[in-house]
Amino acid sequence: MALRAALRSRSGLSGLLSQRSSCSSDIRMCVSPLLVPQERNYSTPPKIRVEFDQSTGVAVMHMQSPPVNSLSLDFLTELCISVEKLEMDKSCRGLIITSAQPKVFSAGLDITEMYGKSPEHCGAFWRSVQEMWLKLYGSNMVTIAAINGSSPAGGCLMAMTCDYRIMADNPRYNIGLNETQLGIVAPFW
Ligand SMILES: CCCC/C=C\CC(=O)SCCNC(=O)CCNC(=O)[C@H](O)C(C)(C)COP(=O)(O)OP(=O)(O)OC[C@H]1O[C@@H](n2cnc3c(N)ncnc32)[C@H](O)[C@@H]1OP(=O)(O)O
Repeated sequence: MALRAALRSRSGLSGLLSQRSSCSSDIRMCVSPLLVPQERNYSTPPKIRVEFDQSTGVAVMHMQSPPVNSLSLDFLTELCISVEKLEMDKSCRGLIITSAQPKVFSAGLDITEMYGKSPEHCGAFWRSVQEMWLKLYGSNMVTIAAINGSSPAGGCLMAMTCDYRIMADNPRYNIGLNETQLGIVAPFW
């Protein structure tokens, strides 16, 4: 609902843009979300489930944040912690990232994280986005995105940071960058 409201309202989008730019100076600071205390609500189910097969050395990471695995601060923090844990386990050589949600790999950045939030929150959010792609792109593990649904914008970014991508052959699943349509300017990474 909040996403639809933000998309409908041009002022909502420009508000979103001005918030983004007000925290863009923070983007280059690479602060691990692990170092930033996050409030974890333990009553909510985990957004990431990892299955590690010791015999093959391959881990499968299931993104399970209904309805569309949007990349919220909490989601990204959990994902980064999971990647970091696997990275520390030298017996883990490969990582497959996939979705537990039907029809959607990831809807990209959680738009509600960018709308009506404080500059501090926006800074923390964009740092966690950066942390996610740096962790995946710089991983020592072989990383594979098993794209079993639509994967727009940040979902596409996540897939692009993996070494390999395999996408389910379904004409209803889309993938690509749509920032221009949304009026979002990607940071100058
Ligand atoms: C180099 C680049 C750097 C910057 C990178 C990325 C920028 C971004 O990622 S911005 C985010 C852009 N994402 C989108 O525009 C995706 C929008 N969503 C969709 O296209 C569809 O929802 C999708 C194809 C993923 C799934 O379609 P459906 O299965 O038909 O579901 P619904 O559209 O009905 O959505 C269900 C529910 O989820 C909410 N939703 C969808 N996307 C997001 C999102 N990105 N953030 C937050 N919430 C999202 C949607 O509003 C619906 O909610 P309710 O209305 O409350 O049910």
